[in-house]
Amino acid sequence: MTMLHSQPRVDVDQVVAVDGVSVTFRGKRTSTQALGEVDLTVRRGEFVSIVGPSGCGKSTLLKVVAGLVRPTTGSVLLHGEQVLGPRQDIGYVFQRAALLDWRTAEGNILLQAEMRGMDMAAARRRCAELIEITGLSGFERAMPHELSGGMQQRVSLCRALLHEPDVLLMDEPFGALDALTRERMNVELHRVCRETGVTVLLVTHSVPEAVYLGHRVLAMGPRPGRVIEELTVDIPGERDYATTLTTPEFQRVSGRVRALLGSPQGGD
Ligand SMILES: Nc1ncnc2c1ncn2[C@@H]1O[C@H](COP(=O)(O)OP(=O)(O)OP(=O)(O)O)[C@@H](O)[C@H]1O
Repeated sequence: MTMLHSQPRVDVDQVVAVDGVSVTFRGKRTSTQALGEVDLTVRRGEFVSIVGPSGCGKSTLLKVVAGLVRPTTGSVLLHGEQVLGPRQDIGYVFQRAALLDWRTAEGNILLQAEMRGMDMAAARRRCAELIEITGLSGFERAMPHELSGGMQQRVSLCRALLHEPDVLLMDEPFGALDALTRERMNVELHRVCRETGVTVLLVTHSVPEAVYLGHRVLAMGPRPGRVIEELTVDIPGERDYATTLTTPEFQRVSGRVRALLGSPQGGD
């Protein structure tokens, strides 16, 4: 007897599947529902932006996907495998670059390899490649205090990509940068994602950032956050920054996201 017909069909391009996930943090006296019920699937190479009011559970959602927080209900699958603890096949970029002050840019990037016990020769090659892609050439030996905020964030992006993760989770990575540097970083991130084909979940408070970078934008409601609307950004893959921002599609999606978040139409 063959079992072939009874096997579930696995969508190999489905990298992340969040199914009925909610999170309640229980303290000794208090209990906070941080995240309402969220369902989400992300396909290989997709860039999904997540926006929502402060405290609605965006970071919590990323932490659940990373296996850093256990969902109270529901489950998360990465490549069809349930996430039960911290995962090796993801990269994480936080708002602060969190670099070690006493290590060079290169030393900070290679930390990832040391922590994971990667082959150091291969890690060095990959590190050189990423330094080139992110425009850090010439700063390999610079110490963190010698780098601008944008450069520090690029180092942290290289560190997150060193082990060639399938999924990159980014939690407001450019929130601490000035507006112009942030735009530049958006353009660079867009290019890096196209070049590496990495699948990305980005949490951001910036509407232009969410729409410029995202293939899809998920808008969440106030805590406990649920996805209140999912918008597809119908703009071709290769996006020139200035041109993209003037397209009717960019303006349509941005306007809708702003309306959902209750922010003024012209604001950021
Ligand atoms: N470890 C924790 N223990 C208890 N409560 C927590 C914990 N982590 C987060 N929370 C609470 O869960 C809610 C959601 O927090 P979270 O950081 O996920 O929101 P967020 O949408 O990322 O917010 P922001 O946009 O301000 O960064 C908040 O009320 C927060 O206080």
